[in-house]
Amino acid sequence: MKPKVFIARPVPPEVEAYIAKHCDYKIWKNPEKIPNHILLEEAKKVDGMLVQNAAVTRDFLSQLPNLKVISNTAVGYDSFDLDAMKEFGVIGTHTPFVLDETVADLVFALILSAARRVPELNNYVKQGQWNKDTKAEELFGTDVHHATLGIVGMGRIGEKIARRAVFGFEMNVLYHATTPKPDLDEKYGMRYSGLDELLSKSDFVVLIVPLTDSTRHMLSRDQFRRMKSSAYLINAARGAVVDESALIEALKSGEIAGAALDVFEKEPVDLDNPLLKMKQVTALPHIGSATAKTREAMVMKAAENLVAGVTGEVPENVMKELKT
Ligand SMILES: NC(=O)C1=CN([C@@H]2O[C@H](COP(=O)(O)OP(=O)(O)OC[C@H]3O[C@@H](n4cnc5c(N)ncnc54)[C@H](OP(=O)(O)O)[C@@H]3O)[C@@H](O)[C@H]2O)C=CC1
Ligand SMILES: O=CC(=O)O
Repeated sequence: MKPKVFIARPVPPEVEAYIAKHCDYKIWKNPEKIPNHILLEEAKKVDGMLVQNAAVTRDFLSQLPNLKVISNTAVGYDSFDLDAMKEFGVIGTHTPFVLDETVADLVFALILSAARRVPELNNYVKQGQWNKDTKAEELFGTDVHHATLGIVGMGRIGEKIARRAVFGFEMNVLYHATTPKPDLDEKYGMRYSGLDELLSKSDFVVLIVPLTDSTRHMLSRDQFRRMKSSAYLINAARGAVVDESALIEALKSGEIAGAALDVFEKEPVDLDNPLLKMKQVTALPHIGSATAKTREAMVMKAAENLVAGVTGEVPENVMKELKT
């Protein structure tokens, strides 16, 4: 008998065909996010499920004694209660590696947007403000090439950002992680530094760490005070790595020059969030990995992890905290 799985999001036909080969399955085909109560009811009937950043809480897991595997279609898994996953013996998997290059590209889109004021000046042209009275200085931005880039998080994606920075833009790179990476220092000519030093020396600070107890509000009032008033914050990690009210204050008071954000503490972001009213802020709807090719690769990877888990194999991408 084939294992039973629930796929809690639409998937491309080739992914469905792959799942069908190995499992009895049901798919949530509605493009709207699946409501929690339906997810719970479906999860009660299966051995494994594929989700996208579902809220996998202790309460949720406690109602699913037969569930063996949850495969997340994302590299981040901060919506999972890992202690409860361990306690209930559920295998959790995610989709690292396949999105690294795409997210690093987006980080450079954010850096360049902030530095060269791309969204702001796009509006300037479209709103008819570009006319004979426009002074050249009104359009000036900041150089990215040869500037100092501080990367907070030097994992899979951090390294791809460093490579682009060093070889593409000839930037001077500082990074912060839980431990130094001597092999990467040599490869990219970059340097490990404490967070405070990185903040005080960088022209651009990129956040690309997981959201955990140790990174929540890692950047708050004190950290913004350490940054240069000419510096830009780029957040491609998770909204809550930054204390958003402290960021708003830092931008209002000119403690930092601007921010480019792919992620927010509340998503979708509220329209009355003051960040959306600031011309020195670029805001994107959490699209780090959102290219057709990369999203397809992520869904296929998630399906492979799910099938491996429910057929008794060790999935390739078990969340590191759950590895035995
Ligand atoms: N905007 C978007 O669409 C996307 C966002 N993301 C986010 O980016 C995150 C990073 O992804 P990825 O590069 O694959 O992850 P990795 O696990 O490969 O790297 C994480 C890095 O963060 C560092 N880190 C963890 N905790 C701390 C801490 N307390 N202080 C300093 N550094 C810390 C790690 O340090 P060490 O190396 O020493 O362990 C590591 O270098 C994801 O978890 C996700 O939240 C990812 C993809 C897309
Ligand atoms: O935010 C996206 C992810 O893959 O994590």
